[in-house]
Amino acid sequence: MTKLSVNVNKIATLRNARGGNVPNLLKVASDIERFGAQGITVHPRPDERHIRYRDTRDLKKIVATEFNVEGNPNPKFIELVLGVKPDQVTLVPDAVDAITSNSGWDTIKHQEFLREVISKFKDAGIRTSIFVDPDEQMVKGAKSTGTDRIELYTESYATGYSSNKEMAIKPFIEAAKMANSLNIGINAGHDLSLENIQFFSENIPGLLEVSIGHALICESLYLGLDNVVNMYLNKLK
Ligand SMILES: CC(=O)[C@@H](O)[C@H](O)COP(=O)(O)O
Ligand SMILES: NCC(=O)COP(=O)(O)O
Repeated sequence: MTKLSVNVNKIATLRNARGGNVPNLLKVASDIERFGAQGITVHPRPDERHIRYRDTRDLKKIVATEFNVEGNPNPKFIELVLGVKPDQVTLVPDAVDAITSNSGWDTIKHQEFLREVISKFKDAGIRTSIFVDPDEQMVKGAKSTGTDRIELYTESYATGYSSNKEMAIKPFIEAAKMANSLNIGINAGHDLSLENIQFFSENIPGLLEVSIGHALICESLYLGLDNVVNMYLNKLK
């Protein structure tokens, strides 16, 4: 079974638009768990435009399922994660001014750095995952960093799905086979949606977890959060 971790960045975006506490991020996260999601993901960015560092600390106190914190491991992020001790940290090489995550790690070029940071998190008992493009060489490089898992960056799959889904998923199947052969766990995320999730989960061998935020919150505007969480759970069975 593939676990659904809901990314609540967009709930914080909405809350921050008015400066108050509506919607209440902690309540929404608890409700998402009550609706059946098996995890909560946040991606605090240095400008705190959605998830604030404080939110990450507060969520840790109430998240009863798996808590996954994503981000670029700069000194402030490392300090946050070591203090919060989530179940999983996902390292993403996003630039400070990036609108959203836009590439995976070059696990060969940044191997020494990743190895060092990953060992810090693993020593603290935190499972590690690193964001990678669907490229077998990058998966091999990930193995040498000592990471427990990779998160496959699914933007190219999501973009290519409507024109040729078989072609769009091909590199992901190859990358997943490589990860399985090296005994690295597989997560995936970015732009996954109700439309494209089932084909992805049915075709990726050993897919442990997907983190989904943007599309899931947009779909909930029409269909309701409880309903949408359960629609994803049904597609991930
Ligand atoms: C790591 C990743 O794929 C991102 O999708 C992310 O966590 C979402 O970040 P934003 O909500 O800031 O776009
Ligand atoms: N790791 C991906 C994630 O958390 C959510 O990405 P998106 O669904 O908001 O694109």
